[in-house]
Amino acid sequence: MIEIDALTKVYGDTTAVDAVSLTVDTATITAVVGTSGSGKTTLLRMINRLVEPTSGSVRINGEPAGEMAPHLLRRRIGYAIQGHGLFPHHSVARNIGAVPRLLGWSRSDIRARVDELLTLFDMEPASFRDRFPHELSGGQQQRVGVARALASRPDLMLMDEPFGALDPIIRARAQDDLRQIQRKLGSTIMLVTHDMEEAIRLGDKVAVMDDGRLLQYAPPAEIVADPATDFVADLIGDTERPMRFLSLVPVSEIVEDGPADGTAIDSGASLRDALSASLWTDREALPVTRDGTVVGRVTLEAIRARAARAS
Ligand SMILES: Nc1ncnc2c1ncn2[C@@H]1O[C@H](COP(=O)(O)OP(=O)(O)OP(=O)(O)O)[C@@H](O)[C@H]1O
Repeated sequence: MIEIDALTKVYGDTTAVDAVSLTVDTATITAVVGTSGSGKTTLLRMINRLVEPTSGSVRINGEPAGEMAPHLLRRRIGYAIQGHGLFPHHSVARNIGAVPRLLGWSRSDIRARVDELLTLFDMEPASFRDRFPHELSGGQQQRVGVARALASRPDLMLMDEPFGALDPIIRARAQDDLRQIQRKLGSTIMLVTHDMEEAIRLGDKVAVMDDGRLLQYAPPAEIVADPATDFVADLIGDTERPMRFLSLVPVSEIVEDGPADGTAIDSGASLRDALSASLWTDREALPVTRDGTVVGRVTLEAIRARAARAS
């Protein structure tokens, strides 16, 4: 858990971060989103003390970060940045093993961990372990960057635009991978992005920043349905709001009794998926299944009503 209390950074006459307070719960992802210059990176870097706060405090699992030696703090916290930041003259294995080596892990433990992470990221260890960063695609470099941040099984990860350099398809894939890995490992992640879509996809909670201040800190569905200010609403985008909202609500919320034909949709799928399937197959209602058994139906009318209730 990260507890941030009135954290502030002043540079000359610029207040880069202005009394931000928020708590990132254990085993969740908080996505910090905002326009350029809003203070996201400064906020993140104050947590691992790459930037020293002007005032305010950070506690990591109850311990004041200000009282820990910065180099020890940084070994404990995974850090992944845009453009991956890999050492160009070190192999993939050496890059991923950097922090475990500093922590004094044995060679065999490091090797096992490297192979485990490469496998997790769908990169065959035998083929990738000994390559150098320039022998990888941009997407693979980025994944190695994230693997490196995860290598020592940090309870905490800070990620600054980790997928910023990726094209949209690989980016969506990388986001899904991160989500799965985070769920599996139970990591606590704070991630910075300028992309609201990414924040909504990845965040258990989304923190919206503008001009150094925290405007809203809430689960994505709440941010989309009930933006705290006009600025937050603008970031979401008017035309996108209904679809974003529907992508956050599961079909299970509006299952009803009644007939429906054709291919079924799972109750855990989103209303956006249900809407898309209805439009694509020209059906007013779709059967809904849970664990393979039909439990009811979802109708276009109910999807419309649910969207209207949120608007
Ligand atoms: N070392 C520094 N010295 C002076 N001003 C700084 C310094 N670092 C950041 N700032 C200023 O603090 C403000 C916040 O910067 P920060 O990099 O945290 O924003 P950001 O939201 O991460 O932006 P971006 O998305 O463009 O990376 C900006 O006005 C920036 O110019």
